[in-house]
Amino acid sequence: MADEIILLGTWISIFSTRVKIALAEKEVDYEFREEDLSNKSPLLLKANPVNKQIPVLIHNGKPVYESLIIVEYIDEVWNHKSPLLPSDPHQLAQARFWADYVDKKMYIAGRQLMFSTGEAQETVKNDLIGCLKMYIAGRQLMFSTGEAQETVKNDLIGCLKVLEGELGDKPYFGGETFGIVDVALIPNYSFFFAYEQFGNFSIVAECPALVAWVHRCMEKKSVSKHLPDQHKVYDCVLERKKKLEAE
Ligand SMILES: N[C@@H](CCC(=O)N[C@@H](CSO)C(=O)NCC(=O)O)C(=O)O
Repeated sequence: MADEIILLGTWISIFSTRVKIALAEKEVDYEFREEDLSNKSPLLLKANPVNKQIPVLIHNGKPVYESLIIVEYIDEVWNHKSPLLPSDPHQLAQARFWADYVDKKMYIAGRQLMFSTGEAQETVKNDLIGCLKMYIAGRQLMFSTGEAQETVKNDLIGCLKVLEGELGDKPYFGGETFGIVDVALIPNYSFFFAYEQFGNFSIVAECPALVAWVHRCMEKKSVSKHLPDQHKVYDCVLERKKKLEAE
């Protein structure tokens, strides 16, 4: 009997896009279900009762959550092609470090920043700025203004430069082949246009080698077919900013 594979996610989510790319790399067919996070489905609440977050991969009724864990699960279950994790233990440890580097502590702190005020917001903001992680800095860049935004823009550029340094002259973060760190990072590209518009800077001017890596990844159908359109993402972020400012 064919596997039943359901992916609960949202079109704009960096984390959902990671899973779509991993499944596409393995040529695994699945059903995607768009979640409304303001009115979560009973299936999502049942499948991920702890964090109640997307993405969740439900494989023959068994749920797997946390995007990087889902990507590892996919790599282990469908190991017939396109390995995403290195077999060498040290290279595996390094890959896990860099995948975690890309997105540690991001979303919770980012949400707190947007919805907290005064002292609490100040603490979280410094915590976030100290993180130097791309997704955190990127979210801040889009939802902050003035001084704070300038600081965050430099953090984001700093983060991109650290990643560009790690890439070096390898075609991919996985070395000669596209791997889990590439899967972890490339979905952020959907936000690059928004980062540049709100932060008024050019990523290619700051990190040309990283942008060359982006174009290399975009030549892969598993990537280009699944990355949300940058302008659609920008319009969506603009909408959210307007709603936040109106509140
Ligand atoms: N560490 C997790 C993050 C998932 C997440 O933040 N999901 C968000 C939407 S994407 O921005 C989410 O589900 N938010 C709803 C909520 O937090 O209630 C992962 O890697 O899968």
